[in-house]
Amino acid sequence: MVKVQSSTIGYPRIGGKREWKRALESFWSGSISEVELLTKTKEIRLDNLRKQKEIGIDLIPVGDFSLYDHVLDTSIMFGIVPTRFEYAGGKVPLDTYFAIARGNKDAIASEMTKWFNTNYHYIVPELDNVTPKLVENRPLEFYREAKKELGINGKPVLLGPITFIKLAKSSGDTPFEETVEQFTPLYIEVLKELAEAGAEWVQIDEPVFTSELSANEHKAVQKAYTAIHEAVPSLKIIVQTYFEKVANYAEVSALPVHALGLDFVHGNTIELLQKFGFPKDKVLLAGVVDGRNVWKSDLDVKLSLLDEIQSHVEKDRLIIQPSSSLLHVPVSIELESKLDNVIKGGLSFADEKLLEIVHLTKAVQDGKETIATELEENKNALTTLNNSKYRQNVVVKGNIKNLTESDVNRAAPFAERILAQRKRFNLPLLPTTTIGSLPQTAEVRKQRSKWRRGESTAEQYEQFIKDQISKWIDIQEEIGLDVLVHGEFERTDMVEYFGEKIDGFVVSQFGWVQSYGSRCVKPPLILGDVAFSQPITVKESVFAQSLTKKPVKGMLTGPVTILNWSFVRDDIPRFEVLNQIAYALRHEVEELEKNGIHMIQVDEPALREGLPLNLSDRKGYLDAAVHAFKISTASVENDTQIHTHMCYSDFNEIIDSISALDADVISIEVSRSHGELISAFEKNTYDKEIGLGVYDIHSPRVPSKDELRQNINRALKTINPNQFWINPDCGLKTRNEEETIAALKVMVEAAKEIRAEQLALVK
Ligand SMILES: Nc1nc2c(c(=O)[nH]1)N[C@@H](CNc1ccc(C(=O)N[C@@H](CCC(=O)N[C@@H](CCC(=O)N[C@@H](CCC(=O)O)C(=O)O)C(=O)O)C(=O)O)cc1)CN2
Ligand code: MET
Ligand SMILES: [Zn+2]
Repeated sequence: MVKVQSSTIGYPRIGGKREWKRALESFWSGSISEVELLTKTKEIRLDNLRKQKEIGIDLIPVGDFSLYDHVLDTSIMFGIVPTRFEYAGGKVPLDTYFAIARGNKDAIASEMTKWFNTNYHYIVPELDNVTPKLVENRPLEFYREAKKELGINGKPVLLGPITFIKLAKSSGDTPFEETVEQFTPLYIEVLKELAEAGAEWVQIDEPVFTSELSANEHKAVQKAYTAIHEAVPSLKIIVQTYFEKVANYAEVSALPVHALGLDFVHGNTIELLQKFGFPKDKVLLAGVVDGRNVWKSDLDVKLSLLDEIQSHVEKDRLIIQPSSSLLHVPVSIELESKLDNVIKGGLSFADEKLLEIVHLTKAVQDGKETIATELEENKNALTTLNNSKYRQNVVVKGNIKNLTESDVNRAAPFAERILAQRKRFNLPLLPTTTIGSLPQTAEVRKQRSKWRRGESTAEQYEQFIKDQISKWIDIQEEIGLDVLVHGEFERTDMVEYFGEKIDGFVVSQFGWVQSYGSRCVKPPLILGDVAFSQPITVKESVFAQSLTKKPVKGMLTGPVTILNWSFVRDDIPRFEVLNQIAYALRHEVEELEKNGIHMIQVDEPALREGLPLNLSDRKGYLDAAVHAFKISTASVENDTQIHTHMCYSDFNEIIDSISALDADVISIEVSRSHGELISAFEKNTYDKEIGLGVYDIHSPRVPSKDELRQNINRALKTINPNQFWINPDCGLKTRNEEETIAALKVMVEAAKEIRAEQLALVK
């Protein structure tokens, strides 16, 4: 009889209670040794494998675990260490590994950027001045470990050569084809050793196949995979894609590999099968359970999809798995003790998804009737949630429909508004400000945690927050900043906090997901219809403004960012949810204005990351994003100034949409890509005000005045000084107080000098 197999692509690294984060941070702070770190993380890794084995997953990934980031793991496997870290060859020491990721006193860290359209950040490989060579076969080590410790014949996972090279950066002009040729033999070495050690399946991740490659690039891809196939014909190699449908399906499905992994949740992959079929010589790994979201799968719907898939691929060539690595979802709903059972019943985190995979696999193999009880339970849970009070807020649906075109446009054009705003604020040339958050010290977190555990009263906690705000208003005054912020001390996270205060959201206790390194985020769940119910930020902003004559910026997270950084219900269109969030925020903006806050920043750091991978979906997304931002911000008076902020992005291709947001001022992160970014704003004759981040807040280093003067002067070559603001790159919440004060002082001094020079020029 045919055995249909189940598989997973990757599993969360952080542990159910973020044990991994604690271990890492203890190691970095010197309170545990390297041996202790490795012992602790091995425990977590083996637990993850054991869990998958016990639940009945057939193809269990090994080597998906990482101490920081899997892209960086791939770099160090090939000895790719930037020269500034003084690497002497051989296996890369752990200290060097962490230094590349985090920087050290002598060398700045490698860049970090978003992993495709997710909120996970990877460390960008730097290919300059290095000759890659296999210095450590990491997948082999993990393969051996799983076999030895747990008797698991694991499926080693490698980041594929094409994706790795596409994500890397180099200043040289080595053609792509040549770089692929350089790496192919190294991959072959890794794979040969795996085959010799007994590996049967190997998963090679090539998510980059969801974007278009040129004909020449595809030739290089074909050549690389042909060489790999010829070198290790016995290995069952899976080319694994995810996050979208494959862009060049004809080419990719013709690669000489044993199996192809496709995402059937994001992008219309089933249509590809209907149009072009599935190759007769390959196994299909069908990603049918959503690896990016937390809702329970509708098993009936998934089984229909699997039926449809089986009209293109027979059962004996079918493996069932999630749509992507489960890295992007929290570990388990078991720990959630505070969620209503109606809600809990509709959720599925990583562990629950494993079970869904096992059930679906059984149904495909032995027939639906063999999981009748599970199907029944599944249907009941989903119906209960859908019919619950959470999803029946008719009023919200009504109101949004009534918005007219003039409701989503500012009353006057920018040129007119800015005059009114200048009159109101009377700011100097090159005004200085910050992006919003100030250091979230251990003390701030401790006080919040005490209050949450009931060890202090709400009044005590609120007083503590007020004291922080007062202290920092004084500090900002003393430093001489022109536009102040309240500091966001009351917020755990810029998205989670809003989720706690807006109707339609719920917040989990342990729903953590890795964002970068040891840093995690807890995306709120958007469960029902979203609606404003109480002022969210007014109290803190008004209090801060009462302490100073200088303007204090109100500080909100924008609708697109709240959408992209939450787990969004999937029973209604995403754009509908987006508009509901936007509408709730519109209310908040109006409340702030009514209470005397006339400068309001609406952050959209996730706007770029949400850009669909599929080119043809981009316009729709950008139009919806712009529309939502305008719903939130357009109702204010002409002399109320709307700011926005973006970071971690390549702005070039979205510059028109940025302009269409019609925000009066935008502040953006550029310290990682000066030249390119400024040209984006220059080429398009961006007419509104801009603050280019003049220093990198991700590093503890205090910048020198000269360095800042250089950055500012460079920007002023292309941007009119009347349009230009001076600020750090991003929020300061991860920095300590001392560094923050020192850096801001230098920034204000540099700004003052250049301001004087500019004024002298005009005279
Ligand atoms: N959602 C989101 N995505 C984003 C960003 C962002 O700001 N938010 N920024 C970029 C990524 N940058 C990030 C920067 C910092 C952190 C970060 O610092 N995360 C914190 C968690 C923040 C948080 O919610 N903190 C809670 C504390 C949670 C906690 O650990 N509590 C302790 C107890 C605390 C104590 O007693 O000291 C516990 O549960 O054991 C709070 O402030 O209250 C962490 O990993 O440590 C995350 C992402 C892009 N994506
Ligand atoms: N206002 C926010 C902050 O300063 C913006 C952060 S963008 C990731 O932290
Ligand atoms: Zn930012």
